Amino acid sequence: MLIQVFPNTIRTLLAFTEFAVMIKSKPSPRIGTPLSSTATKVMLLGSGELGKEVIISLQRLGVEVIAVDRYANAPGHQVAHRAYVIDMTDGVALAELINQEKPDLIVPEIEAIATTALMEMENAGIVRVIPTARAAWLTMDREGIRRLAAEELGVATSPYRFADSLKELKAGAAEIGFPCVVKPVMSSSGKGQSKLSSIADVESAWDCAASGGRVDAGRVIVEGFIDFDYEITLLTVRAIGADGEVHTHFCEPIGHVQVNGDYVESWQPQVMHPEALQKAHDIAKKVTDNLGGLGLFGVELFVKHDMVWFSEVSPRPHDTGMVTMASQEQSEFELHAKAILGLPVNVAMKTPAASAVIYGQHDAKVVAFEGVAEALHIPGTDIRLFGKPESFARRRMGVALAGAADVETARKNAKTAAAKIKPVAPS
Ligand SMILES: Nc1ncnc2c1ncn2[C@@H]1O[C@H](COP(=O)(O)OP(=O)(O)OP(=O)(O)O)[C@@H](O)[C@H]1O
Ligand SMILES: NCC(=O)N[C@@H]1O[C@H](COP(=O)([O-])[O-])[C@@H](O)[C@H]1O
Ligand SMILES: [Mg+2]
Repeated sequence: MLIQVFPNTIRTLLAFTEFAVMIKSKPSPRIGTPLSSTATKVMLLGSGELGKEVIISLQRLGVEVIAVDRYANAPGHQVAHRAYVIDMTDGVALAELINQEKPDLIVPEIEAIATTALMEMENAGIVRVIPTARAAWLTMDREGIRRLAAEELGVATSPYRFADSLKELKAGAAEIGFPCVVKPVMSSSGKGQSKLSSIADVESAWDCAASGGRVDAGRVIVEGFIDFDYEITLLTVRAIGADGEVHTHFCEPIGHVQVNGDYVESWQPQVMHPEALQKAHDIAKKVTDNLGGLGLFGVELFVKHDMVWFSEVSPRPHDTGMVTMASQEQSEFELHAKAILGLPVNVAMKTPAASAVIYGQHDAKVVAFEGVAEALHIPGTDIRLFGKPESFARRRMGVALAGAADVETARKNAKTAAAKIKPVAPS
C-alpha cells in the first residue's frame, strides 16, 4: 500500500541516491566533530521553539545540526549549523535535501511533513527517523493514532467517529451525542477545533475545521467530550540502558490548562490518584512500545479520579513540557537529544515548577518585548523568547518559567512573569 501512495518521482530519485547510511539496530554513542568528515549529523524537520531547544541540547553534545522549516529565520534556524526553507510536505523536495545533507538521524519536530516519503526512505535503509518513520506517519493523522490506540491496543479513549462531509459529520455527532469536539484529522495547537453543544453547532464546526486544518484533508474526527478533573502530559522516554536494551522512563506528570485547544499554562508535578498514575504509565508504555524507536514522547491523557483516557501522543518533545526547563535535572529537550543518540537519561525532577505562555498579542511583522527585567525580578523565574520573525495575536512567542517550593506558588509566579512581558509592535 505504501508503494502505491509513494510518488514515482521520489522512487526514481531514491534509485539514483548514491549513498546509504548504515542503519544500526542500536545507534553507536560515538559522536564526531561537527563540520568534519567524522560529524554526527542530525536534521530537524520543523525548527520552532521546541526544535530550537533540541538543537541547543544537540549542539552541547557536539552534534552537527541542520534545521529545516517552512519559513526563514525560524527559531531553530538561528542556532543550527545550517538552515533550509522547504515545503516539508513535498516528498521530492525532502528527499533531495536528505540526499544532499546525508544526516545520520532525522528528527521530525512538527506533524506536517511528507511522512510516507520518510517511511520509504527508512525502508530503503537511507535514513533513520526519530523515533521511527511509522510513528511520525501514524501520529500526523488523528485517525492513525486513534485507531491504533483504541482498536488495536484496546486503550480507553473518548468515543469517536470520522467524517468526510457535513452530512457525515451531522450523523456522527448525533451518534456520539453532545457535548462533543470536532477537529481536523491533521491539525495541532487546537487549530480548527470546536466544542459543540447541539446539532445547531455542526455546520460552523465543519467550516472551522476546513479553514483551520494544516493540510485540508477534508476529514474530521468527532469525539465525545470527556468531563475530566484534569489533563496531563506524561513525558515518556525510550532510551538505551547500561545493559544495551531499550528501557522506558516516565517523568513526573505535567498538569496543564488549554484554552481553545492550545496550551496556556503547565506545571510539574501534577498530583494523581495512585491508580490513575499506574493506568497512565500502563497506557503510555503500551502506546510507546508499539511506536518503538528511541526518544521522548508526550503522552496526552485525561484523568477523572482513578479513570484515565488516552487522547493523543507526540513522538517528540511537547509544548506543555517546556516546564521541564525549570523543573527537571534534564529538560525534555536534553532527554530527547540524549535518548536519540543512544545515551543514558535522567528523568529526575529538581523542583516543582510552572510555565506560562507569552502570546504575540499583535499581528505584526516584528515585535519587541518590554517588561523582561520586571518579569525576572520575580523570584525563581526565567524566560525564553523564541525569536519568531513574525507575530500574530495568538502566536506563542515566548514562555515564562518559575520554580518554587510548591506548584501553586510556581504557577502564580509564572503567570505574573508572563503578564509583565509586553510585546509591542512598531507603529
Ligand atoms: N474529547 C475531548 N474531551 C474533552 N476535552 C478535549 C477533547 N479533545 C480535546 N480536548 C481539549 O482540547 C485540547 C486540545 O486537543 P488536542 O490535543 O486533540 O488538539 P491538538 O490540536 O492536537 O493540540 P496539540 O497539538 O497542542 O496537542 C485538549 O488538551 C483538551 O483540553
Ligand atoms: N503543539 C505543537 C507545538 O507547540 N509545536 C511547536 O510550535 C511550532 C510552530 O509554531 P508556529 O505555529 O508559531 O510557527 C513548532 O515548530 C513546534 O516547535
Ligand atoms: Mg494535544
